[in-house]
Amino acid sequence: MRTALSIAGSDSSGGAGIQADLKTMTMNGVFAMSALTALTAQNTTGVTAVMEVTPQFLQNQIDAVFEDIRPDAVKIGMVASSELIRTIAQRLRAYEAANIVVDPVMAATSGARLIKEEAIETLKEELLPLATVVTPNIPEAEILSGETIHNEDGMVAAAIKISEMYHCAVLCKGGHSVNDANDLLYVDGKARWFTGRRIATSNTHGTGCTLSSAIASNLAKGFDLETSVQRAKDYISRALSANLDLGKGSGPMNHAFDLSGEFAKEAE
Ligand SMILES: Nc1ncnc2c1ncn2[C@@H]1O[C@H](COP(=O)(O)OP(=O)(O)OP(=O)(O)O)[C@@H](O)[C@H]1O
Ligand SMILES: Cc1ncc(COP(=O)(O)O)c(N)n1
Repeated sequence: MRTALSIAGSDSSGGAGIQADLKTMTMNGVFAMSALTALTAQNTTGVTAVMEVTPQFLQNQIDAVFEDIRPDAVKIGMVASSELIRTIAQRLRAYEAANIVVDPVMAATSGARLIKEEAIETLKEELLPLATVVTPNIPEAEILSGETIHNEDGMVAAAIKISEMYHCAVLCKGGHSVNDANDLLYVDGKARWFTGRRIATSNTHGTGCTLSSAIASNLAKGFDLETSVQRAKDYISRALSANLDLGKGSGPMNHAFDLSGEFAKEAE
């Protein structure tokens, strides 16, 4: 069985963070492992407290995983501080980890900040150059590129700039666009759109975490990047359409929609 590691924060309400990652990886047919960067006290309405782990404890978790069950892919989510970002980069370089998906988490859907301002520069310098693909939403792509995005041409321009600055593929997600939920992948000098009908729901807590984990799972199974993004896009669209409605705020997705195991299929 192929394996994937999520390096991310815990969401006590189960919709985003490590909990979304483990559910997504399992449904996508890979063995899911985790290294926690922080605990958050969080629900569908907001984040009330954050407790970071120490850099040493994060290193211990990553080492414990790599020295025993080497992950075929790694997904990185919420990492709040420069010290933790440096620890991750250093360990992933030491293990020559492959198939690294970086979701540059900056805020929760509810608006709470999940990265310290000064750590954004460290994320750019240390993690993006290691990424097979980085998956910013529109506000994150604006911060990473330094460009304002007004439309789909702006998404392409920002993705090209990020890709050229940090030498990684970029998936600029259109969940925050006013139009359809179209995501733009820029890889090897080519732009490709992954189109998606906008689903009328406010229950989008954890969409970013889910999409990046689904991409990592499919890379772990041996699919190429474009196929992995398409399969992840299909997965998120189906999970959003399953119409779970939990909590008083922006609710989580239902990952148990695929009982036939269609998404768990391996590459031929
Ligand atoms: N209402 C929607 N209908 C269909 N697809 C959506 C919708 N909202 C988000 N998506 C899709 O979900 C994925 C995550 O995109 P989004 O831009 O929402 O990421 P994010 O902002 O990191 O996540 P979050 O909103 O949880 O913070 C993308 O593939 C996006 O197109
Ligand atoms: C621990 C943790 N990690 C990430 C997110 C962002 O998730 P989303 O933007 O999908 O709500 C979150 N809310 N909590």
